[in-house]
Amino acid sequence: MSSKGRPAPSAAHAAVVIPAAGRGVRLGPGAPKALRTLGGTPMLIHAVRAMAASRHVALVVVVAPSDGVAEVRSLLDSHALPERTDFLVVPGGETRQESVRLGLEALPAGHEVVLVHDAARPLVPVDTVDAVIETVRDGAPAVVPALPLADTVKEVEPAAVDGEPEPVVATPARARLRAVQTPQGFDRTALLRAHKEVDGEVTDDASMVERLGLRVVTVPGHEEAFKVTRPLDLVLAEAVLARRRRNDGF
Ligand SMILES: Nc1ccn([C@@H]2O[C@H](COP(=O)(O)OP(=O)(O)OP(=O)(O)O)[C@@H](O)[C@H]2O)c(=O)n1
Ligand SMILES: C[C@](O)(CO)[C@H](O)COP(=O)(O)O
Repeated sequence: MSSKGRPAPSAAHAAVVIPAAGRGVRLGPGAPKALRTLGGTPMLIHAVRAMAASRHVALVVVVAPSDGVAEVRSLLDSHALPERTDFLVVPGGETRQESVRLGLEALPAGHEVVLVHDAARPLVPVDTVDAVIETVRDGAPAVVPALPLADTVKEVEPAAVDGEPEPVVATPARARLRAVQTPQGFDRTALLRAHKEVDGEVTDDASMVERLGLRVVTVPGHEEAFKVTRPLDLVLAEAVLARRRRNDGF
């Protein structure tokens, strides 16, 4: 039985780890980013609802700032969330990678499909979540939502001092590049192995699975799944949310 007294979900049901322990330095001074509001509701609650909107998701593990576990637990208790989903809250670490690992350690047995989703991507549509889960269920060890780029990308020799001109060393063919989002979806065994065996700094979980030599594939991402990183992203997120609310008539 699940903690809510329902029959335990089958292994085919997905669990989601939401790292939400970052400070949000690039967003500017204020509360930890995941706790800042969007349309009056904490960004984390939007992200949790976006995951729990999928009927395939049975468990969400929120990785909270280490001094904010009780606050996050009480936020989850005080906002309406789907009954069919269970929630756990654990303290996070110093880096995103460490926070994800701590979330994975809290996963109970079962849940052969595991998603990792940034709290900082509060507006991802449920169709994207479902596409990721279905592609893992179809046998891909790792799946990332991805979009083509609008800008040309240059590889540079990073300057020793900020603001100094940086020599360009290459221009990768844009048609072969993709910007990747979350939720990223995984076969549980592959993800746990990646977090155990792969060392060094990485910026997403799928790249850890790549380093094991396993297959990582993309599904179409969504422009509303953008990451709230800088102040302008918050302006865009408020506008997207206001448009959704107008369209939904509330
Ligand atoms: N030690 C950390 C750092 C980041 N994250 C989470 O990882 C996601 C993506 O990170 P990012 O957008 O970079 O968030 P911050 O680290 O908060 O942002 P910044 O780098 O601007 O401080 C966010 O949901 C963030 O809360 C985390 O759980 N633990
Ligand atoms: C995981 C991620 O969202 C994929 O695009 C991104 O790499 C996170 O980067 P951040 O600097 O930790 O926000």
